[in-house]
Amino acid sequence: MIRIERLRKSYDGLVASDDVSCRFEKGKITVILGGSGSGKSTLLKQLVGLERPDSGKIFFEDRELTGLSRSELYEIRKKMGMLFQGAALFNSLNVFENIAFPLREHTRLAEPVIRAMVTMKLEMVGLRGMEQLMPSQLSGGMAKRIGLARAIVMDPRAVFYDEPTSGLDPISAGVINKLIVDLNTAMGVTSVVVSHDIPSSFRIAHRIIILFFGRKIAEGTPEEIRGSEDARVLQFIRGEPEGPIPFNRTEKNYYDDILRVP
Ligand SMILES: Nc1ncnc2c1ncn2[C@@H]1O[C@H](COP(=O)(O)OP(=O)(O)OP(=O)(O)O)[C@@H](O)[C@H]1O
Repeated sequence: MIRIERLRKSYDGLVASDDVSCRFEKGKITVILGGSGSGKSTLLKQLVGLERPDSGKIFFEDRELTGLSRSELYEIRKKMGMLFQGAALFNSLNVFENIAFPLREHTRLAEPVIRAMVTMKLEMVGLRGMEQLMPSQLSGGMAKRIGLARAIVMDPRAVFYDEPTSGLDPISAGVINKLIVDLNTAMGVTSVVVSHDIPSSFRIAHRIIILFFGRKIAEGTPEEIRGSEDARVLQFIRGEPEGPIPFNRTEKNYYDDILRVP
């Protein structure tokens, strides 16, 4: 469904995606795991066309994205849904209008059809009846569910989730996890989830990819990842502060740094 080949992306010399190749299989949930700054969001942004890689290729249903014009990319992005980290709802629009937004933007559907489609998606996320609320009146978990309803309102082929459970209590996180799995089963979508929530990831993933300083260091089923012998993978999934993953990212000498005269 989605394939990336030798993706590289740097910001001012910092390599955020380092020669990453992998596949996101059709109808499966793939979780991209990694510590803070390991390049998960950077990879996601390239997958959905929000950032262009410096080199490498991205195939979405066999169409190569990196060479496409803005308008061609815009067409392909109609097949993608994205749930942003903070839900990214439009603060001045109520719940109904937030979910209807992609339909108004991309289609010429009549109002009764839009109403029916929004109601169906609200039912799927369990929040029918909340149409008139404003984003400021929603809890964090509700906002994510509304963001999810908006992400799937165009019936996308792939849904991308940026840290869907971050900042949520365990029950709200469990609700979001169940929704990701249910949507995956009910709509057969390909799901790509960026996360550092280890328990949630192992619960929902068909496949897991682990990034470390922009590089892919592991890929496999949750069982395969648990059985990994890579000390970096084990430290990460066990959440251990001591191990091969350094606390500090810079290789510059500490004493040179503090004694440096400006
Ligand atoms: N627009 C940008 N300009 C400069 N550097 C960036 C930019 N976006 C990301 N980076 C850098 O790229 C690296 C990877 O960042 P990224 O946001 O992809 O990590 P992440 O794994 O998603 O982290 P987190 O879990 O903390 O969100 C970081 O060192 C970050 O500082």
